[in-house]
Amino acid sequence: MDAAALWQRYQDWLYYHPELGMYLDVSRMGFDDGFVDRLTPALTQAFQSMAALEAGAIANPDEQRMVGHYWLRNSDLAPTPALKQDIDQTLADITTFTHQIHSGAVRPPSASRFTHILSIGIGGSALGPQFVSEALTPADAPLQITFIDNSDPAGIDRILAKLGDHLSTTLVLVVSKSGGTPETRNGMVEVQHAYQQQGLVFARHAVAITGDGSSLDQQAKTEGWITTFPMHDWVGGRTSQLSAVGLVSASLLGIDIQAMVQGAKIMDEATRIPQLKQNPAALLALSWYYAGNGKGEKDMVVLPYKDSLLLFSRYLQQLVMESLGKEKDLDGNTVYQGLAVYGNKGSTDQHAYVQQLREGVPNFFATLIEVLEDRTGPSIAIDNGATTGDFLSGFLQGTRAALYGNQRDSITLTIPAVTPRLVGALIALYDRAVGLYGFMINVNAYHQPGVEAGKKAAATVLDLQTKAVAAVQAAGQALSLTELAHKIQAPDQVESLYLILRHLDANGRSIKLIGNPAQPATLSVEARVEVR
Ligand SMILES: O=P(O)(O)OC[C@H]1O[C@H](O)[C@H](O)[C@@H](O)[C@@H]1O
Repeated sequence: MDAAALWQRYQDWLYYHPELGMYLDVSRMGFDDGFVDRLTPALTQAFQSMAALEAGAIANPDEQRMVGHYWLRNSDLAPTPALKQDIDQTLADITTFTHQIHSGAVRPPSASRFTHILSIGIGGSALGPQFVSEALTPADAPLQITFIDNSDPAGIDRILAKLGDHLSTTLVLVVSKSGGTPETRNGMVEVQHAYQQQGLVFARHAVAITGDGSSLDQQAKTEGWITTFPMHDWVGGRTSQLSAVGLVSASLLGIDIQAMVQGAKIMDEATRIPQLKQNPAALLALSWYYAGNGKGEKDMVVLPYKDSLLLFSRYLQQLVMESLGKEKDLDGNTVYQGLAVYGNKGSTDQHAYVQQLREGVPNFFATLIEVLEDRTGPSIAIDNGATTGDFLSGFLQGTRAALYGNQRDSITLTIPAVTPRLVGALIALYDRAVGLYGFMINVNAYHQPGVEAGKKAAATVLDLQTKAVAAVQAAGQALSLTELAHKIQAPDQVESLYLILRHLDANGRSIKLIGNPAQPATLSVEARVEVR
């Protein structure tokens, strides 16, 4: 395509949202009108399914759940008055709680104010809050936030060491929809222990954000934690940023959560329009379909050219891959669907893997995110009058052109600045795009059956460990791995046993392995005798 035709294509496809000042450019995706015509029926169907979902249809059939994250942004849309009241009340409670914390009306037992937040959660209960705090925390935030989002003991130690003496003025948010996620439970128990060690009362520092009646909810109530906020059954973890899950920490950090919700609401309205060119989420969904042939054949590389948006790709990874990565479609056919997402930030990545994007295996399409505002305040000239921001902008254009020049597709999303309103809009844009694309490819975008399989397998391993340790201790002599496996009626689990024992041994726990590590089959195991 020559320059004039390309410029025309740019104008023909450019989407602009006047209220948000957001642009979406899909002109560098190679689809033609024939493709758009072919996809129109699927898109029309997706618009209808999305309207039914918003009206309260059971859009997650396996789990018999409604999908209601859109109501969080406009409670008038909630299907019952009770749900509307619940949404409004939660927002009001978050605001009241924020005032109480900031003013010191709710304070730690031994100081006049909380100074830090420690948020414990994983997946949808961490990625949104992490993304938003990285993107929007003001320089003069009233509290500082850190996260525990794993069951890694050394990781937990690092965070606790960083908090050090501040533990006594730290507010701990335990965030889990189910209230039973092991990583989150483990983090909480470790933190509780750290409080005990310092002679502090954990309950006077703790807040739970969880489903009503969950084990976490019960624990918080029994132990008299500061308060609890609800996580509703009809909000999925990966779309929960605009529920209490994301709003409590954001509000405490001094981020304007009303603006964030408002930005999402404006975007929701824009992405309800059942016309491709007037609906940025539909333009994204169509582009994704085009790039990967509706089967995720190409990966989505997300490159925000702005440091504060660093965690957006990680946030999108869960949103997109947990929603779309499915073995079965809604009719039960085996489809192995998905759309892989990765990315970090530009121009940093241009000095890392963009070489492969430009010249290597063409198995991706890029999403470049441009932020028009360079910084608040003026910039100095670096070179021939050009500022660092001009360079960054030039690098983005350069990458876009270089990709296009080698037949690699890209989408460019442009926002005026990284503000609460725009971040809310970005979140809403992508969760609608994922929803529409999910309907287009006929998968349930709102469940995650594959994750459950991994959780069950992990529980089996821990059960095996308990039995193995008990059997080694009861034996009173060294056992070969095969003997041990037979003793605990797990003859086909020798490899798993070996891996468990090697980990216990490496940590000086209750057993030790004897023999040559290079030949696992020759190893034997015995109880470790404690040296006094
Ligand atoms: O909020 P929670 O119930 O603790 O769940 C945290 C996360 O873990 C699960 O395994 C799911 O795959 C995620 O969708 C969820 O966001």
